[in-house]
Amino acid sequence: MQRRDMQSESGPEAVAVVGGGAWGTALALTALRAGRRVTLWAREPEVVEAIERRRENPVFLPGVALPESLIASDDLAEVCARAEAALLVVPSQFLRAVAEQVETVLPRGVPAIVCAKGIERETGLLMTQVVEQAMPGRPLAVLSGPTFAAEVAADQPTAVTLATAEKDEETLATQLAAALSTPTFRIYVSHDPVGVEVGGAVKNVIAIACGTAQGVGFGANTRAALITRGLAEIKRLAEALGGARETVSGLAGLGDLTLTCSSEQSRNFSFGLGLGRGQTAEALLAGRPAVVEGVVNAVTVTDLARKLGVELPICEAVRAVVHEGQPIPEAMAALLRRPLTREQVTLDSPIAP
Ligand SMILES: NC(=O)C1=CN([C@@H]2O[C@H](COP(=O)(O)OP(=O)(O)OC[C@H]3O[C@@H](n4cnc5c(N)ncnc54)[C@H](O)[C@@H]3O)[C@@H](O)[C@H]2O)C=CC1
Ligand SMILES: O=C(CO)COP(=O)(O)O
Repeated sequence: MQRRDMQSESGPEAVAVVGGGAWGTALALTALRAGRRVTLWAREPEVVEAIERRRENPVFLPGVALPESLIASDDLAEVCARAEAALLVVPSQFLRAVAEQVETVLPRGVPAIVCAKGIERETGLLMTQVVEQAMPGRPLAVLSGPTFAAEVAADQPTAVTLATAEKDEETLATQLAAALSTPTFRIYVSHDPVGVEVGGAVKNVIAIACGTAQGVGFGANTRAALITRGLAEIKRLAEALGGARETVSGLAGLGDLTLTCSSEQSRNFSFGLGLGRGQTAEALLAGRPAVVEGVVNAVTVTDLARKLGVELPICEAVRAVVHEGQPIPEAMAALLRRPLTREQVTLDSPIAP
């Protein structure tokens, strides 16, 4: 593909961020830094009030100063009325309901950018497929990659992937990338939303496995094995769904997997860590406002893989431990007992500079 001058494309000036959790708040801050006018919808009136009065989101992103220019509201119609792009940043299992509401108030033709990571439980659909149904005919993109909200909010150098659903949406992808990029938030464009989304959904489950392994006392060897074999699981599922394995080697696959599997900043990794140290899933989840996507997605990704005849042994082990009460040592022993096999590592096609 020929390189294009992304800065020359004119994109949306006004951006609605739908979802006032940690990631929505950090993305709103990023869009402001990129020079956009930003409105943020938060479900919780106390979040809206804290942003408006104290310039902070103490519930989901404490300690980050938010500028006066960020307008927050719990009125979705008000937030979306003048938007020229909408970022959808609610947890995966709530995305459909929220997207259906957004569809009623977002002006026609305005693109939606999916920023949630997961697969819908009832339907087995990827997030962009859910939004295609909830917001039919909308221009659509997905943004994903290795991005801890707190580090993005702190303006630390970060790179992500933005993929458009249609191959002919080159202009949309480049416009959105240009509109949301900053000197520290670097957006690469892709045309494989399936590969991008499968990476984001499955990596959270593998991160639970890595945290659990560390929690029971295993070290770097075990983590490296889980990351590498976890990547193989992402590639198999992505390919079965029509995605490209090359995408899985990128920021939204390998990049996000590496990040989430090696840091206690990750909610999924730290949930696994707690499990490995003997706490129950219920106790770890009780009373926390933040989402741990890998918990529900251990079920969604394995349900989908079973339907497609794709083997995801690490994700199955996480599902068995978290949802079916299998003791961790048994789940680990079952993984290690699997028949020895050839390591199938095919080379990706050459990557453009
Ligand atoms: N936090 C992070 O560093 C990153 C998160 N993401 C993804 O972004 C998505 C949103 O996550 P966060 O912003 O981190 O959330 P969070 O864990 O900070 O906050 C929970 C969010 O869930 C919303 N929520 C709770 N119940 C709801 C309901 N019934 N209907 C609609 N929304 C409801 C809350 O309003 C809040 O926005 C997730 O899919 C996550 O995987 C992606 C990249 C980075
Ligand atoms: O998606 C994320 C980083 O890219 C956030 O991961 P956690 O939800 O595990 O904190």
